[in-house]
Amino acid sequence: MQVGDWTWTWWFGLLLGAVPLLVLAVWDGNDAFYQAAFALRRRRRRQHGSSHGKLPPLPPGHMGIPLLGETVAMLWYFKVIRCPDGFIAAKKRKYGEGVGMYRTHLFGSPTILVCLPDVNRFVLQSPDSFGISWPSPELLGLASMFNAEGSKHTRIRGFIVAALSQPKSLGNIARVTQPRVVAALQSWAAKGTIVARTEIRKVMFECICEIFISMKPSPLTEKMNKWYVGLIGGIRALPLDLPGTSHNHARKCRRKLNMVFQEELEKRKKRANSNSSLGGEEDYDDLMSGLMQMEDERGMKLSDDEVVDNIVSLVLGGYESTSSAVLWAAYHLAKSPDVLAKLRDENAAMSQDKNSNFIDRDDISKMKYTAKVVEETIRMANISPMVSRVTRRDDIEYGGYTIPRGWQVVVWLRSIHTDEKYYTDPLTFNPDRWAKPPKAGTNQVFGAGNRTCPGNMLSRLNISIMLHHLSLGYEWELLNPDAEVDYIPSPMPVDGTPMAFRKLSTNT
Ligand code: HEM
Repeated sequence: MQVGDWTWTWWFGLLLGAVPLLVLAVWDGNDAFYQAAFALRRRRRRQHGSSHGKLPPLPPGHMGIPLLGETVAMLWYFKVIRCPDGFIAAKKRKYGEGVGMYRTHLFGSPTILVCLPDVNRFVLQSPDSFGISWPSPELLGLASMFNAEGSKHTRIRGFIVAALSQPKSLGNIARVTQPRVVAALQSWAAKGTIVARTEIRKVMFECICEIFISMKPSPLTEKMNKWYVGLIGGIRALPLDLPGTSHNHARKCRRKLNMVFQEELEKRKKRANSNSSLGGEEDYDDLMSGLMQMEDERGMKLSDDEVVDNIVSLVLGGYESTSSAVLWAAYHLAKSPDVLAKLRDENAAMSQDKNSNFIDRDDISKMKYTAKVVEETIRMANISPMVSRVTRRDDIEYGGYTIPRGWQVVVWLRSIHTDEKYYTDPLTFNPDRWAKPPKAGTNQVFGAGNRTCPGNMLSRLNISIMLHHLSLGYEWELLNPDAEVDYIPSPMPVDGTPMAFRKLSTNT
């Protein structure tokens, strides 16, 4: 054998031995690093005789590769194989289903992922232990409820919940939105073919502008619609403030929106001053005026910045989520003719009783089947598939494990709503399942705890109104019924859901 042959053999042997070792080191190194850091913390705590005693271990799981953690694996499930429940299912298989919490590393942070009803509730209902942490808080409004914590959050939330649920605002919704919905549906039928996502967004935005700020459709509201789309695109994007990034664009959009609402606020204040000097009444009857006028028990009002930041954020919270829900309702109904027929019967009977196609809040509360369709749509749509928190003050112990201080906690709401333990045949659209209430704690579509969605009644109302007019007067057909679904940031058919749309031939 010549020297050259030996060299090759040597290199080959090294490669055979070293590459797997390197792969192993990269794969397990990150996990070992976090385990070691945690073990050190436990030891230190024991040495200092902490009153909390010995810390339980980290939840089972794996921290993935350095820096990226398991983000790529998660994106692979969501974006490549389009199986969003596969990521959690793999963890449940590997580490045990009953654990309900797993360690991982997602979106640049060490993370505990929680996915059982009780564990989710524990996290969402312990605001003192788990705080809020958005990648770009300024996009949600620094003075808005989304970013506020503790007593500040309680105070602002009190204002918003009261403004949203006062009969003056909620009761008027059906009245102000229906003409807009009816006009939109007529225009869709005139077109014959529509891209449902675009059209639904447009009409829902018009409705929300009307309800929240009494703004009629105009070139300005069209621009605002585009700014909101830009803002939404940046909320979960990498917070890189460089020209051309989604984050940078979203910041510009937020600034423009704040300016529009600031001007509106100034205009209203001037008008209110001149009205009161003339002994007149406030002439707006919408959410913004509710927020401007309301006082807490000490007689304090929200500051101008708080009003503006919150109203911009409320439109943000309400607009995209309700539009998605309406789109999914139309999508499932197109695929479930029996459900649509029952929905149509109930809504037609209501209109006949009233001798009018326009309904009000009380009528909606009487339509039991419609309510089931709404609940089933929201469950299946999983519009907020997950919410996140961060452990603030201390390590948190729960269920025999430790959630370390400073770690991100991702509450995987979606996995509850697609689990057959809680919902039989969970991926089938079946409104009748709501004939019985779901098991306690297994419906978390609007969250749980002190940040439960304050817009839940409003969105149910808006969806019901859309369903009433859709089912009464129209029929539609998906042009691409097998379109793939994008699951990030929230589930949506990739093609915007083109559909053939026409007036019902039986309509009188
Ligand atoms: C089907 C429609 C909707 C769904 C599925 C939904 C879902 C959620 C979820 C899961 C949360 C909890 C987030 C957390 O715990 O961190 C939430 C919070 C929130 N939602 Fe909604 N939402 C919907 C409609 C709306 C509407 C119409 C509005 C506006 C009126 C709205 C405004 C908000 C706000 C402001 C928060 C933050 C509450 C707080 O931090 O205290 N949402 N939503």
